[in-house]
Amino acid sequence: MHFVFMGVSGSGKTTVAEHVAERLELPFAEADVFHPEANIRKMSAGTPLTDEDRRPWLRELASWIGEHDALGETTVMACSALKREYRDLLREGAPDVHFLHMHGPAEVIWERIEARPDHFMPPALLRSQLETLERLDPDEAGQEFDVRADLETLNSGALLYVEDHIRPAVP
Ligand SMILES: Nc1ncnc2c1ncn2[C@@H]1O[C@H](COP(=O)(O)OP(=O)(O)OP(=O)(O)O)[C@@H](O)[C@H]1O
Ligand SMILES: O=C(O)[C@H](O)[C@@H](O)[C@H](O)[C@H](O)CO
Repeated sequence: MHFVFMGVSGSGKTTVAEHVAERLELPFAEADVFHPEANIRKMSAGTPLTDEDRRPWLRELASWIGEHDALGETTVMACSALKREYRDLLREGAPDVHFLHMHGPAEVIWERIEARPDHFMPPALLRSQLETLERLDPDEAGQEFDVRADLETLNSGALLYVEDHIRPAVP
């Protein structure tokens, strides 16, 4: 069982995912760390990534999930996973992937990005992320969380979701 916290840049996926991983002592991956240097350079320069830029990165993330799955481990990941086809790629790593979508109004997310120091993502890229975003389809396991809530509420809501859906690892 694997839990991917998804959403546009600045939606809070990393903050909430880290909280859940820490509380439940689960292996955690921040997808940004897996981006090749070229992708980081592109985003830092204000150019949105294309499907072609994202595919090899998503395959690496799927491999990370798959490696842990093979060990019977449950994992937590923070990854934008903006489109259905990106989530399909992640599910190729293991079938049981739940997506916790940090979702909310652009203005709220915009303010948080602008307030965040020392991050490579320029606020201007938020528009393209919002245009690219495809919300979860009804057949996708997961839940949407409203980012207008305070962090305490989001952290406990996400923790509850994961605890409700986690299954003991098969030995
Ligand atoms: N519900 C919230 N209330 C107040 N501040 C929040 C909330 N959620 C996140 N933040 C703050 O907003 C900023 C963005 O959060 P975070 O870095 O976790 O987003 P992200 O989706 O991982 O972004 P990116 O993909 O760009 O790394 C952080 O400074 C975080 O502390
Ligand atoms: O798919 C993408 O365009 C990227 O993953 C971005 O979402 C950034 O990496 C992230 O949001 C910045 O921290």
